[in-house]
Order: sequence, then structure tokens, then C-alpha cells
Amino acid sequence: MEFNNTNPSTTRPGLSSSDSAMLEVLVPGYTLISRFLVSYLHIDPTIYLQQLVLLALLGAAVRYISLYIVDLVKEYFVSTAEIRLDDEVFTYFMYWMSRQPHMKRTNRFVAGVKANGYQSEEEDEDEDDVNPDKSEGEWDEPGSSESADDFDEYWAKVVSRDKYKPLRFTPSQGSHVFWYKNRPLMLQRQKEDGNNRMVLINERLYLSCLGRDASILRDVLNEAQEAYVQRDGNRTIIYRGHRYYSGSSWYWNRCMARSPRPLSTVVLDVEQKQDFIDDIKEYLHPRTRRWYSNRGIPYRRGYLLHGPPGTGKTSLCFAAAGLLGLKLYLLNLNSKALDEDNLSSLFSELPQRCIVLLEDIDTAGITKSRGKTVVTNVKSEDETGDDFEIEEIDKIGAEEPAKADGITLSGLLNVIDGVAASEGRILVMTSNHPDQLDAALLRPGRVDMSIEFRYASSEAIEELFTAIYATMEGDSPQTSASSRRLTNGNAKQPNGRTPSPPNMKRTKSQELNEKAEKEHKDRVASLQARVSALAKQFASIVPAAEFTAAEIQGYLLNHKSTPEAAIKGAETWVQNLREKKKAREEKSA
Ligand SMILES: Nc1ncnc2c1ncn2[C@@H]1O[C@H](COP(=O)(O)OP(=O)(O)OP(=O)(O)O)[C@@H](O)[C@H]1O
Repeated sequence: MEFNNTNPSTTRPGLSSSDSAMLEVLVPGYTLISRFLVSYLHIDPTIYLQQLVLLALLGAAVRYISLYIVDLVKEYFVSTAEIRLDDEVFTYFMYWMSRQPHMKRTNRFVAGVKANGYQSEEEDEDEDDVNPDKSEGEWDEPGSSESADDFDEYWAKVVSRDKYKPLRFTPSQGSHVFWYKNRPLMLQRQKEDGNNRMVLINERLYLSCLGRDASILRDVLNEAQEAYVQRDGNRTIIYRGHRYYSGSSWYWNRCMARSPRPLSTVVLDVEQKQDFIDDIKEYLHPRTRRWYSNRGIPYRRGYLLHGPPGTGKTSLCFAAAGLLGLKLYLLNLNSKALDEDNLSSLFSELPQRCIVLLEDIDTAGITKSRGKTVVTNVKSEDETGDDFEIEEIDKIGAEEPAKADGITLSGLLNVIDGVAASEGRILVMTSNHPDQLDAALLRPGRVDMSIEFRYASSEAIEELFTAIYATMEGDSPQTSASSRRLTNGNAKQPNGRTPSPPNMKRTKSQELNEKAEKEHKDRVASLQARVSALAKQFASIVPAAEFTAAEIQGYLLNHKSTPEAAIKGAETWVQNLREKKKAREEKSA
């Protein structure tokens, strides 16, 4: 065959220029390819056009049918669980997955120092506490902090450990098949296209198993949650209001898990402390919920902890959360990016039982009275027509302009107890200047109990001193080791051997144990007596009702292991602090 005409569209009479154009659309580059074939290989592709089109159609049909079959199989023979990034299950599952044997074998993984790649740094740094056994076993070797040499050895270990953050391996994008309870499961990690920020938000996990019975998927997710909860133990989980990027919506980010603070370590009038805890307990009791619901009263409780900075407001809230095993949700109302919608959506995502802590609300710019603009909002948004609000708003009038950014007072009030406000949560607000707060914020229903924190009284000073210098269980490894030994007759002896079984020898070891126990008790009692005598002496030097607990604690911490030195220097410290405070006052006046 010979073709002199290099224009393929004219080689065959049946192929018009519009046909060529269409082919160009269907097969981009068709004109160029066909020119090349005709000129150099002397092959006219239009001859095979029919076959090519048939082949393409066949390919498309096969693809369509196979996709249809896959969809059919997926629908009728596969069960799938979808896990979203903005849900805690994502974190549970990634944590669990990073500990599965599959992650040691797979060749496609995301390597990182965070379990799910999205945890905040704080949570990550907290990882040592997560595994208390490890930190105790590895670092609190007997005698570890008793001498400078021991410290150097311990510190060298810490420094070398800190250089290597534990790596975590989680499944990468795409599909992964792994075995769970002898059944194959498929995990698909998918991102949606878009700009980088959106990709982060739109990430999804799909966990699938064969068969219509999805119980195995529930088992996996329950196990993942269990593993995560086990890891938390009795620690207090802290969430913080957070957003991914400027303009995105807010969510509660799990940022920390801390060992609970014993209530006894918060120095406050015992009655006040107990009233606070009893009130929360009473509120959480199921009968109270019923009582509220039967009377149509919104089931909410609010507290205001007020007093000078460093007097223990946050500490009390944290201790209460630990004591009652409640999660703590922290929110900073100072953020200009936080508006009423975001605040309201954050509140609507709160679990049924939790403590929400709004710290230093007087600094959040919402202390001013509600202005006229705000009044209109309140009326239109709160359809209950709350008489109290309307009366009060009328009284306050339009004194202040509405706030341009961030949360307004009316916005906060709506979220706290508007018609759409969440129920069940405990709201704790702290303030250094309660007198500057709007009366509307403090009215019953929003604040049901106020606790005033004052400068340390003489008793409080004594208590703070005792708390610092009294020996506590677990203060030193020897104490805990010896107490363990005291309480365990079968504990290993110093030579590493386990004591002999019950016989004459065991009776002797029991006797030794009892003697050691008595000696230990005597030692503790005499130490306590000494510390309480010193505490009295300290309290007689430091004036009552002048300094905060934080200031006193800060001073005592400088003499952590030398109570006598603390007493000796107390007078000078008092003088210096007085002068500093005076200078600060003069400067601010
Ligand atoms: N009453 C107290 N009992 C025990 N420790 C206290 C007390 N008050 C303060 N502290 C100690 O002082 C530090 C600061 O306390 P905390 O944050 O609870 O004070 P605060 O009143 O919430 O302060 P701010 O108003 O600045 O938020 C903590 O280390 C805490 O242990």
C-alpha cells in the first residue's frame, strides 16, 4: 500500500473532517498519532477504527460491569464501618492499629511520633505518663535521686531517651488487609482531593469485613476503645476548644491526660470544698435528673470560683474532675475567632456528663453590660421569652457598644442556658474580678453556687507547709519499695530469692516484718510531729490573709528539702514580696 497524502482525514472518503475532530476528542492526540502512522509506518489507523471503537466499548463495558459487581458484592457481601477524622474513634482506632502485628509487616505505613498524626504536641509529650510502669521501672531505680552521681546517671538516661521519640507506624493511604480473630479485614484510608487543609479535614477510614454480619467490626472498634481507655487509667482527660485552621469550625481536641489531683492537696476551707463536691454529686445523681425533668427545669448546673490569681480555683476544678472521673473541657473565651455559632456548636458536642471550665471570664471582654443590639438578638433567638432577661436588659439599657470580634455577653448567655443549650454538663467559670461581671451572668440557673477563694489564712499556710514537707507514699522509691515489702510477706529478699514456704523460717520473717513495720510507723509519726511543729512556726512568721497559696507554694518549693531554711528565710521573703507588690501597685496606679 502506498499513501502519498499525509492528511489522514482525507485518506478515506468515509472519514470526514468532523469525524476526525470527534476522534480527536475521544482519543486526544489522534491526528498526530495517525499522521505519524501514515507517514512513517504506512498504516492507516482508520481501517482499524471499527475494531478500535469496539475494543474501547468492550473495555468500558467490562469496567462498568466489574464496578457494578464490586458494588453489588460490597452491598450484599461486605460490611463496612466508616470512621471520621473529627471523631474520637479515629484516635482510638489509629492507636490500636499502631500496636497491631500487621503494622510490623506492612510495607506501606505512615511513620510518625504521634499515634494518629493529628494529636497535639501536649498529648504526645504526655506519653511518659501514659506508661507509668515504664517510667518508674526504668528511671526510678532505688537510690536514683539520692546523690549527685545517681542524678547524673539518671539524667544521662533521660537525655538519651528523649533524643529518641518512640516511632509510631500507622496505615498509609490506600487499602490494607489484616487479620483479626482469624478473619481478614480491610482498612481503607482515604483522603479527598482539594487544598491541603481540606485534605486533612476530609480524611476517612473504612473498615470492612466479608459478610453481612458486622459484629467483628464492632468488636475491633470496641477493643480499640478499650485499649485507649485502659491506657488512660484513672487519669483526668482534658479537652480544649480548637480549630484546624483560620476559618474552620471548632471542635474539642483531646490535648492531655493527667494524673488526678487529690482533693486533699487543694488548700481550702474543708466545708467549702465538701459543699462543692457534695453539690456536684447531688447534681449528678439520677434522681436529680428526674427531678429536673419532671419539673421542666433545664438540667444544668453552674459554678463561679472567684478570688485573686493563684488561690486554687483551677486546682479545685481539676481535683473535682479527677475525684468524680469527669472529663474536663477547657475553653478560652478570649479568642477573637470564637463566635457565638462556634461556641454553641462546641457546647452541643459536649458529652452528657463533664465539666466545662471557662477560665478568667472577666478578661474575655464580656464583662460589659449587654447593649441594645444584643438585646434584639436575645429576644429573637430565645423564643422562651424569658421575662427575667427582658426585664434586666431593659434595666441595663444600651450602655456599651456591641463587641466586634469574639464572644459577646449575650452570646455566652444564650449558649449557657438558651433554649438550644446543652444539658447535663457542669459549667465552672473562674474570675479574678467577680464584681466586674454582669449580673445576668451570675443569676441562678447560670451560676448556682459561688465559692470565694481568699489569701491564705494561718491554717492554710500551715497546711501548705505540711503538704510540701510531709513524706508521702511514693515520694521516694525506697519508701514505696519498703512499704511493698512490708505488706508482702512473700516478697523477694535482697539477695533475689523468694522466702521459703510456710515453716519456722516464715514465722521468723513475719516477726521481722512486724518489727520493720513498727519502726517505719514510728519514723513516720516522729517526722509528722516535726513537720507540724515547723509548720506552726512558719505560719507564725508569714502573715495571714496577705499572700496567695501559689506565692507561698512557690517560696517553699525553693527550699523543697530544707524546711528549716524555709523558716529562716521566711521573714526576708515576706518583706521582699511586700515591697514588690507595693512597687507593682504604684506602677499600675
Ligand atoms: N488553695 C490551694 N491549694 C493548693 N495549691 C494551690 C492553691 N492555690 C494555688 N495553689 C497552687 O498554685 C498554683 C496555681 O493555682 P491555680 O491555677 O489553681 O490558681 P487559680 O486561682 O486558678 O489562678 P488564676 O486565677 O491565675 O487562674 C498551682 O500550682 C497550685 O498547686
